[in-house]
Amino acid sequence: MTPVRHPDAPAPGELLGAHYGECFGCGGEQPHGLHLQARAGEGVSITAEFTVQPAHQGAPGLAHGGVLATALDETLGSLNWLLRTIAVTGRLETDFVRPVPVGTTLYLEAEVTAVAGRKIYSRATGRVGGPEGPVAVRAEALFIEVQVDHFVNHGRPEEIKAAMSDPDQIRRARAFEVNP
Ligand SMILES: CCCCCCCC/C=C\CCCCCCCC(=O)SCCNC(=O)CCNC(=O)[C@H](O)C(C)(C)COP(=O)(O)OP(=O)(O)OC[C@H]1O[C@@H](n2cnc3c(N)ncnc32)[C@H](O)[C@@H]1OP(=O)(O)O
Repeated sequence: MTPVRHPDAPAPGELLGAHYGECFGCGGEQPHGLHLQARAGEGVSITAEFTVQPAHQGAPGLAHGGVLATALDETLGSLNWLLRTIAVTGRLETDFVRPVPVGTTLYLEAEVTAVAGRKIYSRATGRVGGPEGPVAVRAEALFIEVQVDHFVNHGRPEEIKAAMSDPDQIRRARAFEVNP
């Protein structure tokens, strides 16, 4: 089925902020994290930027592939905001097209291509040199819709407890539960 942007989705151009402060992909409280900043796009799409830091190296002076996969995964995960659905990555297939040096800003974009029940199909690209620059990485993904219970049941109790006593975190989790 064609994906549908939720009526209460953030407006195109709006900065989304972190879904969790300790998130390795987007959290502001994670010193070596990616600090990826995502914005709502048109339709069910997202743009995001991430600058490769020395802590993200695999080979000397180059980004680790797993870190680049994380950037794609996080951008794809941000599509949740537009569907107003909580979904986790079930499958992530990544193409590494060109090496990405430390200091490079990766310009990412992602879109939902189809939704079938709890399955959300999506794809993403990461470009270098600018939003229209050459593609360095791309991915196709399958996210699966889950309930908040997924995190409460599986997360380590100390972090879950902290998240549940943080009003800002509760507000964010609730925002996702408002489905059409
Ligand atoms: C107060 C606290 C509040 C906290 C909450 C705060 C708000 C948070 C907001 C937003 C969070 C978003 C976070 C984004 C972070 C970035 C994204 C990540 O990195 S996520 C981490 C990595 N991913 C995982 O850890 C998943 C681990 N896997 C699982 O838990 C399960 O496998 C799960 C839930 C994905 C599926 O398990 P099932 O038992 O629910 O469902 P089944 O029946 O197995 O699958 C459903 C359908 O999907 C297909 N499917 C599942 N996995 C597949 C796969 N790998 N490949 C192909 N198909 C797959 C199945 O074949 C099935 O399809 P058919 O309905 O039969 O057509």
